Formats: sequence, structure tokens, C-alpha cells
Amino acid sequence: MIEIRNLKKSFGDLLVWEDVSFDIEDGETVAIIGRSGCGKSVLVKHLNALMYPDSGEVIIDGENVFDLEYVALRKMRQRFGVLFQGSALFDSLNTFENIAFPLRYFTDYSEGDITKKVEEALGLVNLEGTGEKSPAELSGGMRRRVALARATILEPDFLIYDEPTSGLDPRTSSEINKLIISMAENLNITSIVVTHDIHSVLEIAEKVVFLENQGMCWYGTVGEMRKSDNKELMDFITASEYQIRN
Ligand SMILES: Nc1ncnc2c1ncn2[C@@H]1O[C@H](COP(=O)(O)OP(=O)(O)OP(=O)(O)O)[C@@H](O)[C@H]1O
Repeated sequence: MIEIRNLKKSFGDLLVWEDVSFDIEDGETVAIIGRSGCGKSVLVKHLNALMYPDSGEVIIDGENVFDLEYVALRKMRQRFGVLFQGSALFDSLNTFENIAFPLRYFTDYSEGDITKKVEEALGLVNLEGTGEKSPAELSGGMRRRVALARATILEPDFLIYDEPTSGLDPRTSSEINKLIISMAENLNITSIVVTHDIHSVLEIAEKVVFLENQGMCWYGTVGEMRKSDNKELMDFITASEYQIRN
């Protein structure tokens, strides 16, 4: 479980947000939504202490991540996988080597074990037989799936998705959303998804954190969001041009 308690972050005179508090239960999928620049990416960087707050705590399984020393910090960070915006694959490596990269870097698995794990991972994202292809030969949706296989290859407890469907057409976005759900279920991963895409939120998330006006404007389940009369939240959703009340 991740407990976010009274977080405040500023950069010089710029207050990004303050008093952000919410919980992420094991195995659940939480969406972080809000306008461009409201501090979604900054918030998720606090979860594994890639950024430190002005004040507040992030408690993972009882320990405040901002108190951890080098070895414990490294260990905690290894519990996180990240799916970066735009996939961030290594163009010079083929699909197999992109997925194998974290195994080569962080483990001492034999070549046979690496091959077995990468092939399993390719199967999980429905990309069997594409190991030899370079990222340039893949479609946007396929690249996203390779990135997902790479982000999960070390079997993280927590997976941060930064705009996982941005730039994809609705059908491909839906395929990625289904994979996010199946990854969460099959690998028992707790997922934190930064997104502008309300349709994705409705498809994949159990809880929603809405950032606005330098704070956490609304937090609740997707079911509660459908019925909410929070004006800022409704304005944001309406602006997203999606009728959730239908
Ligand atoms: N390292 C940094 N130093 C200074 N300011 C920063 C830094 N990182 C982010 N910011 C500022 O903090 C604010 C929040 O940025 P952040 O990237 O978290 O927004 P976001 O909600 O993820 O936006 P988007 O949806 O456009 O990706 C922005 O004003 C940004 O310029």
C-alpha cells in the first residue's frame, strides 16, 4: 500500500500543489488526471522518491520513502516499473534486446533464462515472434506494447504509466487499456496512470485523483466520479469531450 500524506511541492516561487493526500491499495489502478502543467508528472516522481517534497510523506508498506538511505532507496525504487511517455525504446536495439535490457542490467540471469523471460513477456503483450524487429519497424501501438513488456520484465509491484495512450487512435488505445488491465490482473501489479484521456480512466481505473488549483481538487472511485457534482471536475471532463453520464 502507498499512503500519500499532505504532500507539498514548489519550485522556487512556483507552488505546484499542496496538501495532497490519498491512498493506493495493493493491486488497484489509480488514475491521476488534471490539466497540462497541474503537476501530475511531478506527483508520480514523488512516489519512488525521484523528487523530494517541501513537506509531507509517501509511506510504502509503513516506511516513508523520503527517509530511506541509499541501499533501501535503491531497493524501494526497484519495486517500481515506469512506462514512459512515447515508449522511450532504444532505437539501436531490437525488440528482444529492449525487453532484455533491465534483466541484463539488474540481474545475473543466464542467457537461457533471459530468452525464456523475454519470450514470455512478448507473449503477454501479444507480440510473439517480433523479437528481431527494430523499434522503427513497429507501429505506435506495438512500440507501446514492447515498452510495457520492458516495464514489467523485473516483475515490479508498482507500475507508473505516463500518458500510456497519448498519440494512439481510439482502437489502439483500447487495446493498450486492455493490456494494462490484464497486466494488473496477471502480474498482480498496482498501477498508477497519468492521463488526459477520460475514456481510458473509465476503462481501467478504480480510483481517480484530480489535481487543480495547486492542490488535490477531488479524489474518489470511478463510480463516485460518474455521480460527482464537483464543478471543476465536471468542467475538466466536459472539456475532455466525453459524456460519462450516458
Ligand atoms: N524540475 C523542474 N524544475 C522546475 N519546474 C518544474 C520541474 N518539473 C516540473 N516543473 C514545473 O512544475 C509544473 C508541473 O509540471 P508537470 O510536468 O508535473 O505537469 P503535468 O501535469 O504532468 O503536465 P502535462 O500534462 O503537460 O505533462 C509545471 O509548471 C512545470 O513547469
